[in-house]
Amino acid sequence: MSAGRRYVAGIDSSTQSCKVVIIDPVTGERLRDGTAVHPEGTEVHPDAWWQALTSACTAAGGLDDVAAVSIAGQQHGLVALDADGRVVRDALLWNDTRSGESAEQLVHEVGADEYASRSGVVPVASFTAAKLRWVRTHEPRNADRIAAVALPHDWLTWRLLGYGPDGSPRGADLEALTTDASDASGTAYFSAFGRAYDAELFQQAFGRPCRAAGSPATDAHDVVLPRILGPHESAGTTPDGILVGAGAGDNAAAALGLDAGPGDVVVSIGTSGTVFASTDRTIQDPTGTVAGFASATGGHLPLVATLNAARVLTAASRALRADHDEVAALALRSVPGAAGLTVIPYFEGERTPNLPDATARLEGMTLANTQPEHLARAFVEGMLCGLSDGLAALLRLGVPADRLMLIGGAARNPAVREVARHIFTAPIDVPEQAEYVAIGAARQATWALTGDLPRWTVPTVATMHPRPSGVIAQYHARTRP
Ligand SMILES: Nc1ncnc2c1ncn2[C@@H]1O[C@H](COP(=O)(O)OP(=O)(O)O)[C@@H](O)[C@H]1O
Ligand SMILES: O=C(CO)[C@@H](O)[C@H](O)COP(=O)(O)O
Repeated sequence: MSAGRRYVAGIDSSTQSCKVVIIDPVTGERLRDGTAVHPEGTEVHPDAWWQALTSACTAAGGLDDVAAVSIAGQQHGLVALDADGRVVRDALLWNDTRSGESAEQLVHEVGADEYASRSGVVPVASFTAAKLRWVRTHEPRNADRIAAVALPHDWLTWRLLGYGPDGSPRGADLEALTTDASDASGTAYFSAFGRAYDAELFQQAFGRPCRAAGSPATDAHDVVLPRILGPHESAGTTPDGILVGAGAGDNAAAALGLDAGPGDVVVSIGTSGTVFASTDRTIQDPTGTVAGFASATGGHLPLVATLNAARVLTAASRALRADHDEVAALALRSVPGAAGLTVIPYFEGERTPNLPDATARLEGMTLANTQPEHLARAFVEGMLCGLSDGLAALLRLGVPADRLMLIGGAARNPAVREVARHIFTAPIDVPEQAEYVAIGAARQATWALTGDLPRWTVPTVATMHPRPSGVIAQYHARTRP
């Protein structure tokens, strides 16, 4: 490491924004950070992520003193490139549900058991394979132009390395695309067990053969997929000489940032709600509730994701004409069960349960309970009950939950923390508020740089003990047939 470049950087290119942290790799001290927003919507031109990434790096004081960097990103999004490295169409994001029917077709053609045993997942609208099938069916001219398929973090890593179309320093070399197992395992054409692409599952989804970047072409119609790097392998260096790590899916990076160990279950409440654990055990769930993703450390990351999380509270703010703090204060004045009100929070359709076309509902209204405080409470409870069902699914598969670690933007909310005690069945630790995805990426960058995974402390600022009440039973009575 040169004297001028002493630090590492981690980048989280998430759904709503890009966040950068600059860290001292020896002490783990967070020195600087920066953020920049992403556009709204479920299809986004990747250039907007690149612009946000460069703005966030500038806001963090630049990378002149950085020796290594890794990018973690929102998972599953389809970045389709033509032979000249140009983006074929706006990226379809993980929360774009138009591919619900395509996912159903794939499960019908291949079988849920077969999918679970080969790829560790059963396709839903979110997964890349379903998006590829959608493009093949609905946009055949775009499909014909596709020469390479990448995920958001793969494409950003490629850009950071100096690749890209039209005058990029290193040209548009598709053979230089890289990814890691944690993100590749969210495509539904990758074997999280064999750590390689499943070419048959890709062909089934897209109707064309594929190959990993850098491997010999076998067919003129091959689609290039990013080369899979090991957890501490490097993707190369930027034109300025900064080492670039493999990167990861955002949830796998959060597990790395939190140093989640056996018995820890992470509950992340960002745009998505996710419940996941880092384990050596292989998980296969043919019901599709739990996705058997790979972790960023060579193991597994069983995960349940909901589409409706922090933005449920944004909807509450809009409905009640109150900011987050006011909604929290209202919710805390109500009682467990919101006096009988239930919000079933499928505002953007839902992924778990698999209801891509669903809408949200408010149930149990009486003259007595139609009060702002009960309404606020019902929004918080509905959002957390979806995640609690995710935890139950992990427990059913034998994943231990000695403690929960509550992170993500909405974990800041005091009502979320308090209501969580009435819904979850395990003790809940709230780590210090920080960007754990970006920290995990920085930890990975250090690993690539030094060969050692550093130990950085993660302070806990609050521990809540569960106080189970009838909230979840009321929710189930209204969500289960
Ligand atoms: N105090 C709060 N109460 C509720 N939601 C919050 C609060 N602070 C931030 N958020 C929400 O958290 C979300 C951003 O969280 P984050 O984990 O950064 O999401 P993502 O990684 O998906 O972009 C936004 O939807 C924002 O409105
Ligand atoms: O789809 C998933 C996980 O399977 C999501 O977790 C995305 O990875 C988006 O994450 P956020 O931007 O909400 O953090």
